[in-house]
Amino acid sequence: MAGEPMSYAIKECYYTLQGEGAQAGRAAVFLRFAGCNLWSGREIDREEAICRFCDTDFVGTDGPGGGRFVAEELAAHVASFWPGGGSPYVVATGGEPLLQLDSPLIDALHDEGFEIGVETNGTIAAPAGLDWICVSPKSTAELVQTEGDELKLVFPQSDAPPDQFSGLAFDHFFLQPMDGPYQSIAIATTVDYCRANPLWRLSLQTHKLIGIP
Ligand SMILES: C[S@@+](CC[C@H](N)C(=O)[O-])C[C@H]1O[C@@H](n2cnc3c(N)ncnc32)[C@H](O)[C@@H]1O
Ligand SMILES: Nc1nc2[nH]cc(C(=O)O)c2c(=O)[nH]1
Ligand code: SF4
Ligand SMILES: [Mg+2]
Repeated sequence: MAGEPMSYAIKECYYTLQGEGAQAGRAAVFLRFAGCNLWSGREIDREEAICRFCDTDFVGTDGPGGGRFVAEELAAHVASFWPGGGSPYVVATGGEPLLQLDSPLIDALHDEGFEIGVETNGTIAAPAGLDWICVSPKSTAELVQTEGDELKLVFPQSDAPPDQFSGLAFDHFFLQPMDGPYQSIAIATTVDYCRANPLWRLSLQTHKLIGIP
């Protein structure tokens, strides 16, 4: 019996500007995968989760542009958001995209002409063929993906001091102030840290500042 082709659970898919890190300002299709290995996504589980500060709803497939797709279908869906021109760019995020993003989908997105960026928590090894890897380590979760293009640490996290990551093989090191009830303290702490440790640059979530998704 032939197996069913892999189907991908997508929370939402939309066209915006990358708001964070070294690619901030670049037009991109955001492909948000459903599900994460560090939190169920239910508020009732947040305080017991490994990752407790998540700013994202990644549960289900009911968002704008969401649904279940096979690889070629999903690549065509992503391509339908691109206006033409420039360098087509898709950012795979979530939830944790590396629970689902695999080589058939990478190949299908490349065949549609896209460069592929990924936003990952670093607990799962990245498949070959990704064009931009952003790793964002999470508190006590074991870091498996120890190389990539940018390391973007949400700051401060008591169990994840920046020093722990500064020797890893990344081209860019960012601290991103933790959004939430203590955001102003987090911003001040991040500015102080970057001033004292110039390896690290400030990453603001610019999409939130200007009210785009
Ligand atoms: C929602 S996560 C999805 C991708 C992946 N699971 C990860 O954690 O990297 C996307 C980015 O938002 C960051 N992020 C999540 N919650 C945040 C918060 N409260 N403040 C600042 N950045 C946050 C993550 O660290 C990650 O860099
Ligand atoms: N505009 C925009 N930029 C982003 N960069 C990383 C995001 C994410 O949630 O992964 C994100 C997001 O949610 N929106
Ligand atoms: S690992 Fe990423 S998606 Fe999962 S809960 Fe943390 S920030 Fe959210
Ligand atoms: Mg986001």
